[in-house]
Amino acid sequence: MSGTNSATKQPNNRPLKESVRWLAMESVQRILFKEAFIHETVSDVLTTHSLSEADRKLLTELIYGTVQHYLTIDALLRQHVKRANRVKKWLWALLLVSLYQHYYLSQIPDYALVDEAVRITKKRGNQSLSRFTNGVLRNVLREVPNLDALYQQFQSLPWEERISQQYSLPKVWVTYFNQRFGKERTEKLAQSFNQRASMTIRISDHAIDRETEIVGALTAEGLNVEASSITPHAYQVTNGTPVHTQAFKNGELTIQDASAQLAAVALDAQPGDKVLDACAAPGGKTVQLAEKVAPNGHVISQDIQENKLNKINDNIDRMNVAKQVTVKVGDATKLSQTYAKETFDRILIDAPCSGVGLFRRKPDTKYHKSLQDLTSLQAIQKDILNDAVSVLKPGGVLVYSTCTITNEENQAVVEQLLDNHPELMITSISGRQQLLDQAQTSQGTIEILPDMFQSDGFFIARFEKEN
Ligand SMILES: C[S@@+](CC[C@H](N)C(=O)[O-])C[C@H]1O[C@@H](n2cnc3c(N)ncnc32)[C@H](O)[C@@H]1O
Repeated sequence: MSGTNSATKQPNNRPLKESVRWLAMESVQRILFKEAFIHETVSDVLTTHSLSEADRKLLTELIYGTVQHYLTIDALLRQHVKRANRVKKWLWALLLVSLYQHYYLSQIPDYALVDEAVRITKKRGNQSLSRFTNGVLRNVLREVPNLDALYQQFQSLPWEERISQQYSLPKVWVTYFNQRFGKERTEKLAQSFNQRASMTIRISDHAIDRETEIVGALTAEGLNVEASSITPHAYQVTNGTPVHTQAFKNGELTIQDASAQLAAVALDAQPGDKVLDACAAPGGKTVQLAEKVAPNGHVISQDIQENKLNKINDNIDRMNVAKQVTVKVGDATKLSQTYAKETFDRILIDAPCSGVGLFRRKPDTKYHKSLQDLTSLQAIQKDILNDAVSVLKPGGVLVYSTCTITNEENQAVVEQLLDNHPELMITSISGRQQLLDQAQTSQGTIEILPDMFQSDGFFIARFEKEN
């Protein structure tokens, strides 16, 4: 009898099918085995179920943590399950979620996590499967009591295999990073993808004269904030929820990763400029640019996906910059057909990319991106850039940025652009010394690796067009 049977109810009286672990199991199954996006899945499950604040936090933690450490826990499980590929996907997801709790969340006692996994298996499957769950979990926990014991087992593996399993990074990426950066950096990168992504806020240009006051108010409202080491007017939030603060409601701050903020900083838009943000949704950088060109300048904010334009509109409205911006659908590979020659003082191409620099923030992408994606993305990036040059005024500035750290999408794209357009010149990006020391490349571009500053992996190239 579903719902009314006391054996299927949680201690807090929630039906088992509404419990945090059940919802985590279903979400993890969808993300890992049906290629659902993690941020959409989490957002869906949180909006369609009524959960307490503590349960929302735990559910988010279970989903992100299990996906982040998937290959590590999967390798462990496979050592203890004979025909692993024959186990139903929902059950595998449940075992992954259960073991994540033991190895990575210390506050949940083993008996509780085994007991709940057994009850869920009985309800979702049957009695005999629940004995399987009980047996597997007890065996694993007995034989491999902690992560140190597991890592010990990985020591005997070839290096690439060890890094892949220990840090849950597919071997194809371990090999790729090793070829690009060498072993030491690859291990640091792999490790950094397992940290929880940081949250950074940016104080609006319109409010920076009150920055100290705003930061004080955030602290008084319970947030812990630390000034970013690489980006001005940016603060990393180490505790608390910025969207609930008065400054957020007033449009005095926005949430934006520290690396991502630097792309608009590099464009250095001036009051009165006419700026094109060619790949703009959801509009984080449009807002930054609109603040810079005020009061007489203008930003054309376009994206190829019409259904994303409402996000840009929401952002410019909340941040009080709507009158500086025109939002429209547009294909950035067709800029010369859309705008007159030499229309813009500055152009930002924040291009569609593989998002490898965001493996920490969106851990599902580690498993779903392939090296083939790089070639097709590079073709689009080249098309966009080559076409953009004609609509840039002489003396104008073009910034190309990506949230990836692959040579194919970054340095190689820049090289071909310079080859095709002798009228373009790479110009240096001004910034804090720490940023330049660690992230400036020999090409004169900036490539931030995710292990450098606890911010997203990001690439920025700045060009000026001959006058
Ligand atoms: C990295 S995101 C942009 C993030 C945005 N600049 C921000 O700061 O919020 C890349 C965007 O490019 C858009 N896009 C992809 N192909 C495009 C094209 N051919 N023309 C215009 N936009 C495109 C995608 O829809 C996506 O919203």
